[in-house]
Amino acid sequence: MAERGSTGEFSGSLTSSTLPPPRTRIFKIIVIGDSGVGKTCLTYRFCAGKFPEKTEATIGVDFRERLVEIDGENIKIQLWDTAGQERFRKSMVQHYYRNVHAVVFVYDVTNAASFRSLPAWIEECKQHALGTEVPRILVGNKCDLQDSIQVGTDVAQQFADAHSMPLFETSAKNPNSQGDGSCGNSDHVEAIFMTVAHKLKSQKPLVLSQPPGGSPGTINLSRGRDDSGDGGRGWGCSSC
Ligand SMILES: Nc1nc2c(ncn2[C@@H]2O[C@H](COP(=O)(O)OP(=O)(O)OP(=O)(O)O)[C@@H](O)[C@H]2O)c(=O)[nH]1
Ligand SMILES: [Mg+2]
Repeated sequence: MAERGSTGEFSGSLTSSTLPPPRTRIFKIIVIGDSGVGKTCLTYRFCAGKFPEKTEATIGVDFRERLVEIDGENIKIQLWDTAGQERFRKSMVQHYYRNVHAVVFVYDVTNAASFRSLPAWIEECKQHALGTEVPRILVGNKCDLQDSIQVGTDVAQQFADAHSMPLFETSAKNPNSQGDGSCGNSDHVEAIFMTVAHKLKSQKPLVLSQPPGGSPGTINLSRGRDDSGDGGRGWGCSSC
């Protein structure tokens, strides 16, 4: 973490030593979808760099964070790994949606029911007054299980188009496999979350910013401009 800069007297033009220290912007991204689709594995993969050996159903929410640098700016990607099971969500739901910057909807490509649940998850977002400026993406997980696919790319792409979301198909378990044919066309988990972060950075949405070394008590709220001119809907990704 960078040190706080000198607060020496102002004398003439601003230099790097007199400018306030850069702030780390925090992007809050919630990951939602049915139980068992792999939300915990995807978020763990991105933040810890590997597939977890064992997972249990998430209760309430788990937080995972990763610091990344985009165009020279420090960004903290804060992933909210939510519970898919209704009984583990109830008391937490309003916290998920507060000040959220982006939503990742996850289904399991080997489980058609998890795909059919997506409208209900979209409806939940609507009920929590999520604005259209909040970017959303659709992720089909478990692409490594090629022999068990129940949700084809075409139908998923149609759904994504109908809801103005980019679609990514991936595997939290085996996102880089090419040699045996499995996951040959899948997106890397890394690329998915980084695409969201790039989008948020260019969009400059409502941002929680934290000075270097700052405590939770120093978090500020500010709203930047949307420079994209598309109300936050445009995506510079390969899948759309
Ligand atoms: N083959 C394969 N299995 C996966 C993948 N991602 C997750 N799994 C498995 O799917 C099961 C459920 O994964 P979780 O990440 O715990 O699912 P979840 O969506 O967090 O479930 P809840 O916390 O109950 O909402 C686990 O047994 C994982 O090992 C994947 O990409 N490929
Ligand atoms: Mg989980």
